[in-house]
Formats: sequence, C-alpha cells, structure tokens
Amino acid sequence: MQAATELRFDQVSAGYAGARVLHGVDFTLRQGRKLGLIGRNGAGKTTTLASAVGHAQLQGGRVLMDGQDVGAWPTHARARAGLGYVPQGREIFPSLSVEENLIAALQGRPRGPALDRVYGLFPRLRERRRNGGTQLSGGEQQMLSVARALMAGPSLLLLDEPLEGLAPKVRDELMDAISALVTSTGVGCLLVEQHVDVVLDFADEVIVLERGVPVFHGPVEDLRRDGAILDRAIGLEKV
Ligand SMILES: Nc1ncnc2c1ncn2[C@@H]1O[C@H](COP(=O)(O)OP(=O)(O)OP(=O)(O)O)[C@@H](O)[C@H]1O
Repeated sequence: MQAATELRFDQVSAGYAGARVLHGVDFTLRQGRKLGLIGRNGAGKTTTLASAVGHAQLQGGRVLMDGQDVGAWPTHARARAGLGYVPQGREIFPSLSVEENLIAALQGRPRGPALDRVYGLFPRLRERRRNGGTQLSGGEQQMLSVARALMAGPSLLLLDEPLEGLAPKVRDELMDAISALVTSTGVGCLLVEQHVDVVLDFADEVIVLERGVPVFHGPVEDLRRDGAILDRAIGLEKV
C-alpha cells in the first residue's frame, strides 16, 4: 500500500477488555490537514489515538486508511501504511544520543535521507546530535519524540499531548515546528492537547469529546463562536 492519504473513523466504538470508552466517533484526517481533539481528562482522547494505531480494542464501527478497513491490522502494518504516532510522554531512550534515538526509530529500515530531512525540520536536534537523551531540555526531548515518529516518513501523524510540561515559549517553538512540518511535508496531523487555545490556533477542524462521545465536530471558527460547548465540554484552563 502506498502512503495513505487519509485515515477515517466510521462510527468507532472502542475501549479496553470489557470497558467501552468511545461511542460512535466519526472523523477523517486527510494529508495536509490539521485536526484538533480536545476534551476533559478521561474523555477518551488517548483512546482515540490508541484505536487508530491498534492499541485499543475496536468494539464497533470501522477504522479505514484510504478506504481499506485496517481494524484488524497490527500496529506495524498501519505504520508501514503511513500512520505515525507520538505517544503521551517522552518516548526516547535516555541512554542513547539524539542520533542513535533517531536511527533506532527506523528499526533496521534503510536510513536514506530520513536523518537529513528530520534535522532540516529540527535544526536544534542536528546541533545536539551527539548529546545523550538526558542532556536535552524538556522541549528538545519532545522534539526528539516527534522527530523519531518522522523518521519513517509518515503521511499521517497522531500527536498525544506533545506540549505536556513545557514552558510557554518552548510550547510556541514546538507548535511552530509542527505547523511548518505540515506545510513543508503535507503530512496530515491529528493533535490531542490540553491547551485549548493552542489547538484553536493550530487546527483547521476540531473534535470535542465528552465521555467518549463527540459533542462537536467542525471548523475552528464555529467552535470559537460556541463558547457554551467550550465551557461545558472542556472546562479546561485556557492558556
Ligand atoms: N489501558 C487501559 N485499560 C483500561 N481502561 C483504560 C486504559 N486506558 C485508559 N482507560 C480508561 O479509558 C478512559 C479514557 O481514557 P483516555 O486516556 O483515553 O482519556 P484522555 O481523554 O486521553 O484523558 P487525559 O486527558 O487525562 O489524558 C478513562 O476512563 C481511563 O481510565
């Protein structure tokens, strides 16, 4: 399969052994588009991404990549089809250098131009290529997590709270890098984030989850106008 141009959730219900977390989630993530996913703690944001990559149990509906039902595909097959995933927390190897972390993400696949491409997007990582994971700032560690996911050249990228624990200035820098990534590579990006204002600035379209149910899905401008949904369903601190 060529790199997928879209990921579609068709009435997806999903959860974990016996427990249903998501109820009828519907959306399409397309290449070059920026989708935001927000909701209170425990609303099911991470479970949505977990369902996309095959880490949660699909209990109803379909997960499709370019129209092909991938619901039974293992995670690595979805990754090969173009789905990149940056899980919550900084999933790097602290004992390895920046460059070793990046190469490890290839899992034996040929390096090709991947390193140069990723260093082009994150010049700071090039400067620190020989630094160990523990010698990086929080922002640099997050950059490295995103960069690791980019090594395989995904066409669609899922990001789970990449700004967690970062200072506002570093947050802005990382968001600028992610926006530039979408513009320069045409990757489609689904961003889960606690900072609602960051999501509203970044995304073209937003989904609001409330207890696993999508209570809003539409253009950012519509959500900005609907303060009631933001207050009721999110109740999160604005940045
Ligand atoms: N591995 C798991 N096994 C069982 N239940 C889980 C598992 N992971 C999450 N849950 C439950 O699923 C529900 C949704 O959790 P999820 O992590 O998707 O929410 P979230 O919106 O990402 O929350 P947060 O903003 O706190 O990260 C919660 O009730 C949680 O306890």
